[in-house]
Amino acid sequence: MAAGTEQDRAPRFVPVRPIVMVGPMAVGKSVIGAELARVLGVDFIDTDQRIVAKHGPIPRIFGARGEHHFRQLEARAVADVLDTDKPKPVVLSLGGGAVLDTGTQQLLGRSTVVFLQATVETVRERIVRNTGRPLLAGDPVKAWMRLAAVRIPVYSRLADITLDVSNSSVPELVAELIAILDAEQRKENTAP
Ligand SMILES: Nc1ncnc2c1ncn2[C@@H]1O[C@H](COP(=O)(O)OP(=O)(O)OP(=O)(O)O)[C@@H](O)[C@H]1O
Ligand SMILES: O=C(O)C1=C[C@@H](O)[C@@H](O)[C@H](O)C1
Ligand SMILES: [Mg+2]
Repeated sequence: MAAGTEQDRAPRFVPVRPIVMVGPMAVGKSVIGAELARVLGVDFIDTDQRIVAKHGPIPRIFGARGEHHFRQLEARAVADVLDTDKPKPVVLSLGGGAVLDTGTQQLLGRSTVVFLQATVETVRERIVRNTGRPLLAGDPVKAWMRLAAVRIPVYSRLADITLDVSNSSVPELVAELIAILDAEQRKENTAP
Protein backbone atom coordinates (compact mmCIF):
# COMPACT_ATOMS: atom_id res chain seq x y z
CA MET A 1 0.00 0.00 0.00
CA ALA A 2 1.30 3.49 -0.84
CA ALA A 3 2.51 5.50 2.17
CA GLY A 4 0.18 8.26 3.32
CA THR A 5 -3.11 6.77 2.07
CA GLU A 6 -6.18 6.98 4.28
CA GLN A 7 -5.85 3.31 5.23
CA ASP A 8 -2.18 3.77 6.02
CA ARG A 9 -2.94 6.52 8.54
CA ALA A 10 -5.86 4.64 10.16
CA PRO A 11 -5.06 3.26 13.61
CA ARG A 12 -4.48 -0.47 13.49
CA PHE A 13 -6.55 -1.09 16.59
CA VAL A 14 -7.07 -4.74 17.47
CA PRO A 15 -9.39 -5.22 20.49
CA VAL A 16 -8.15 -7.54 23.21
CA ARG A 17 -11.30 -7.48 25.35
CA PRO A 18 -15.04 -6.87 24.81
CA ILE A 19 -16.12 -3.33 23.95
CA VAL A 20 -19.50 -2.58 25.52
CA MET A 21 -21.85 0.21 24.43
CA VAL A 22 -23.95 1.74 27.21
CA GLY A 23 -26.16 4.82 27.40
CA PRO A 24 -29.75 6.05 27.37
CA MET A 25 -32.38 4.86 24.93
CA ALA A 26 -31.94 5.74 21.25
CA VAL A 27 -28.48 7.30 21.49
CA GLY A 28 -27.18 4.78 18.92
CA LYS A 29 -25.80 1.87 20.96
CA SER A 30 -27.05 -0.69 18.41
CA VAL A 31 -26.13 1.07 15.16
CA ILE A 32 -22.78 2.41 16.36
CA GLY A 33 -21.92 -0.92 17.99
CA ALA A 34 -22.78 -2.86 14.81
CA GLU A 35 -20.73 -0.54 12.62
CA LEU A 36 -17.79 -0.60 15.05
CA ALA A 37 -17.82 -4.41 15.01
CA ARG A 38 -17.96 -4.46 11.21
CA VAL A 39 -15.00 -2.10 10.87
CA LEU A 40 -12.96 -3.99 13.49
CA GLY A 41 -13.89 -7.37 12.00
CA VAL A 42 -15.24 -8.81 15.27
CA ASP A 43 -18.63 -10.28 16.23
CA PHE A 44 -21.46 -7.96 17.19
CA ILE A 45 -23.93 -8.90 19.92
CA ASP A 46 -26.92 -6.83 21.02
CA THR A 47 -28.66 -7.97 24.19
CA ASP A 48 -32.06 -6.60 23.13
CA GLN A 49 -31.80 -8.41 19.78
CA ARG A 50 -30.81 -11.67 21.50
CA ILE A 51 -33.74 -11.42 23.92
CA VAL A 52 -36.19 -10.69 21.10
CA ALA A 53 -34.83 -13.60 19.04
CA LYS A 54 -35.32 -16.00 21.97
CA HIS A 55 -38.35 -14.61 23.79
CA GLY A 56 -40.27 -12.35 21.38
CA PRO A 57 -40.90 -8.59 21.26
CA ILE A 58 -39.82 -6.52 24.27
CA PRO A 59 -43.25 -4.84 24.78
CA ARG A 60 -44.81 -8.31 24.91
CA ILE A 61 -42.29 -9.49 27.54
CA PHE A 62 -42.94 -6.39 29.66
CA GLY A 63 -46.70 -6.84 29.24
CA ALA A 64 -46.84 -10.56 29.98
CA ARG A 65 -44.07 -11.00 32.58
CA GLY A 66 -43.16 -7.50 33.79
CA GLU A 67 -39.98 -5.44 33.82
CA HIS A 68 -38.33 -7.57 36.53
CA HIS A 69 -38.50 -10.66 34.31
CA PHE A 70 -37.07 -8.68 31.38
CA ARG A 71 -34.16 -7.54 33.59
CA GLN A 72 -33.43 -11.17 34.47
CA LEU A 73 -33.33 -12.13 30.79
CA GLU A 74 -31.13 -9.13 30.12
CA ALA A 75 -28.65 -9.94 32.92
CA ARG A 76 -28.45 -13.51 31.61
CA ALA A 77 -27.83 -12.28 28.06
CA VAL A 78 -24.93 -10.14 29.32
CA ALA A 79 -23.51 -12.98 31.42
CA ASP A 80 -23.65 -15.35 28.44
CA VAL A 81 -21.11 -13.10 26.73
CA LEU A 82 -19.00 -11.72 29.59
CA ASP A 83 -19.09 -14.29 32.40
CA THR A 84 -16.24 -16.46 31.20
CA ASP A 85 -12.54 -16.70 32.08
CA LYS A 86 -11.46 -15.14 28.84
CA PRO A 87 -14.24 -13.08 27.23
CA LYS A 88 -13.83 -12.69 23.46
CA PRO A 89 -13.06 -9.27 21.96
CA VAL A 90 -16.59 -8.71 20.63
CA VAL A 91 -18.65 -5.52 20.47
CA LEU A 92 -21.63 -5.80 22.83
CA SER A 93 -24.47 -3.28 22.81
CA LEU A 94 -26.69 -3.25 25.90
CA GLY A 95 -30.25 -2.06 26.42
CA GLY A 96 -30.48 1.30 28.19
CA GLY A 97 -31.33 -0.18 31.61
CA ALA A 98 -28.98 -3.18 31.65
CA VAL A 99 -26.35 -1.36 33.73
CA LEU A 100 -28.74 -1.20 36.70
CA ASP A 101 -28.03 -4.86 37.50
CA THR A 102 -25.19 -5.21 40.02
CA GLY A 103 -23.98 -8.50 38.49
CA THR A 104 -23.77 -6.80 35.10
CA GLN A 105 -21.89 -3.88 36.68
CA GLN A 106 -19.30 -6.30 38.02
CA LEU A 107 -18.92 -8.12 34.69
CA LEU A 108 -18.34 -4.82 32.90
CA GLY A 109 -15.13 -4.43 34.89
CA ARG A 110 -13.44 -6.82 32.43
CA SER A 111 -14.52 -4.85 29.35
CA THR A 112 -13.93 -1.50 27.74
CA VAL A 113 -17.14 0.38 28.50
CA VAL A 114 -18.16 3.14 26.10
CA PHE A 115 -20.83 5.58 27.33
CA LEU A 116 -22.66 7.14 24.37
CA GLN A 117 -23.87 10.51 25.55
CA ALA A 118 -26.50 12.67 23.83
CA THR A 119 -28.89 15.49 24.60
CA VAL A 120 -32.62 14.95 24.55
CA GLU A 121 -32.70 17.11 21.41
CA THR A 122 -30.61 14.49 19.58
CA VAL A 123 -32.98 11.65 20.44
CA ARG A 124 -36.31 13.58 20.46
CA GLU A 125 -37.42 12.65 16.94
CA ARG A 126 -36.21 9.05 17.31
CA ILE A 127 -38.15 8.35 20.51
CA VAL A 128 -41.30 10.16 19.45
CA ARG A 129 -41.68 8.06 16.28
CA ASN A 130 -40.62 4.74 17.86
CA THR A 131 -43.23 2.73 19.77
CA GLY A 132 -41.15 -0.30 20.76
CA ARG A 133 -39.88 0.99 24.12
CA PRO A 134 -42.40 0.24 26.89
CA LEU A 135 -40.71 2.52 29.43
CA LEU A 136 -41.27 5.50 27.10
CA ALA A 137 -45.04 4.99 26.82
CA GLY A 138 -47.10 8.16 27.40
CA ASP A 139 -44.80 11.16 27.14
CA PRO A 140 -41.57 9.71 25.65
CA VAL A 141 -39.51 12.89 26.00
CA LYS A 142 -40.38 13.34 29.67
CA ALA A 143 -39.82 9.65 30.41
CA TRP A 144 -36.47 9.64 28.56
CA MET A 145 -35.29 12.64 30.58
CA ARG A 146 -36.40 11.12 33.88
CA LEU A 147 -34.65 7.78 33.17
CA ALA A 148 -31.53 9.47 31.80
CA ALA A 149 -31.20 11.65 34.92
CA VAL A 150 -31.21 8.58 37.18
CA ARG A 151 -28.93 6.49 34.98
CA ILE A 152 -26.30 8.98 33.78
CA PRO A 153 -24.32 8.75 37.05
CA VAL A 154 -24.22 4.95 36.61
CA TYR A 155 -23.11 5.13 32.96
CA SER A 156 -20.46 7.71 33.91
CA ARG A 157 -19.12 5.64 36.79
CA LEU A 158 -18.80 2.49 34.64
CA ALA A 159 -17.40 4.19 31.54
CA ASP A 160 -13.81 3.92 30.35
CA ILE A 161 -14.64 6.20 27.42
CA THR A 162 -17.42 8.78 27.05
CA LEU A 163 -18.37 9.73 23.49
CA ASP A 164 -20.66 12.65 22.65
CA VAL A 165 -22.86 11.34 19.83
CA SER A 166 -24.94 14.49 19.39
CA ASN A 167 -23.56 16.02 16.21
CA SER A 168 -21.92 13.34 14.07
CA SER A 169 -22.84 10.57 11.68
CA VAL A 170 -22.41 6.91 12.60
CA PRO A 171 -19.25 6.43 10.43
CA GLU A 172 -17.71 9.59 11.92
CA LEU A 173 -18.44 8.40 15.46
CA VAL A 174 -16.97 4.97 14.75
CA ALA A 175 -13.78 6.53 13.36
CA GLU A 176 -13.55 8.82 16.41
CA LEU A 177 -14.12 5.92 18.77
CA ILE A 178 -11.48 3.73 17.12
CA ALA A 179 -8.94 6.56 17.42
CA ILE A 180 -9.72 6.88 21.15
CA LEU A 181 -9.59 3.09 21.69
CA ASP A 182 -6.28 2.95 19.88
CA ALA A 183 -4.80 5.81 21.95
CA GLU A 184 -6.00 4.19 25.20
CA GLN A 185 -4.48 0.85 24.22
CA ARG A 186 -1.14 2.47 23.37
CA LYS A 187 -1.14 4.21 26.78
CA GLU A 188 -1.92 0.90 28.48
CA ASN A 189 0.88 -0.87 26.58
CA THR A 190 3.51 1.75 27.42
CA ALA A 191 2.51 2.19 31.08
CA PRO A 192 5.36 1.24 33.43
N1 LIG B 1 -25.30 9.37 14.91
C1 LIG B 1 -26.49 9.09 14.37
N2 LIG B 1 -26.91 9.79 13.30
C2 LIG B 1 -28.15 9.54 12.75
N3 LIG B 1 -29.02 8.61 13.20
C3 LIG B 1 -28.63 7.87 14.25
C4 LIG B 1 -27.36 8.07 14.89
N4 LIG B 1 -27.26 7.19 15.91
C5 LIG B 1 -28.41 6.48 15.91
N5 LIG B 1 -29.23 6.89 14.92
C6 LIG B 1 -30.59 6.37 14.64
O1 LIG B 1 -31.33 6.48 15.86
C7 LIG B 1 -32.19 5.36 16.03
C8 LIG B 1 -31.86 4.68 17.38
O2 LIG B 1 -30.57 4.08 17.29
P1 LIG B 1 -30.23 2.73 18.06
O3 LIG B 1 -31.35 1.76 17.88
O4 LIG B 1 -28.87 2.32 17.67
O5 LIG B 1 -30.26 3.27 19.56
P2 LIG B 1 -30.03 2.44 20.90
O6 LIG B 1 -29.18 3.29 21.78
O7 LIG B 1 -29.55 1.09 20.56
O8 LIG B 1 -31.52 2.39 21.50
P3 LIG B 1 -32.12 1.31 22.58
O9 LIG B 1 -31.80 1.81 23.93
O10 LIG B 1 -33.60 1.35 22.32
O11 LIG B 1 -31.53 -0.02 22.28
C9 LIG B 1 -31.97 4.45 14.82
O12 LIG B 1 -32.97 4.73 13.88
C10 LIG B 1 -30.60 4.88 14.32
O13 LIG B 1 -30.44 4.66 12.94
O1 LIG C 1 -33.72 1.82 28.92
C1 LIG C 1 -34.39 0.77 29.14
O2 LIG C 1 -34.75 0.45 30.28
C2 LIG C 1 -34.72 -0.09 28.00
C3 LIG C 1 -34.07 0.13 26.80
C4 LIG C 1 -34.27 -0.71 25.62
O3 LIG C 1 -33.02 -0.85 24.96
C5 LIG C 1 -34.82 -2.09 26.00
O4 LIG C 1 -33.82 -2.84 26.65
C6 LIG C 1 -36.01 -1.96 26.89
O5 LIG C 1 -37.01 -1.28 26.18
C7 LIG C 1 -35.69 -1.21 28.20
MG1 LIG D 1 -30.30 -0.83 20.94
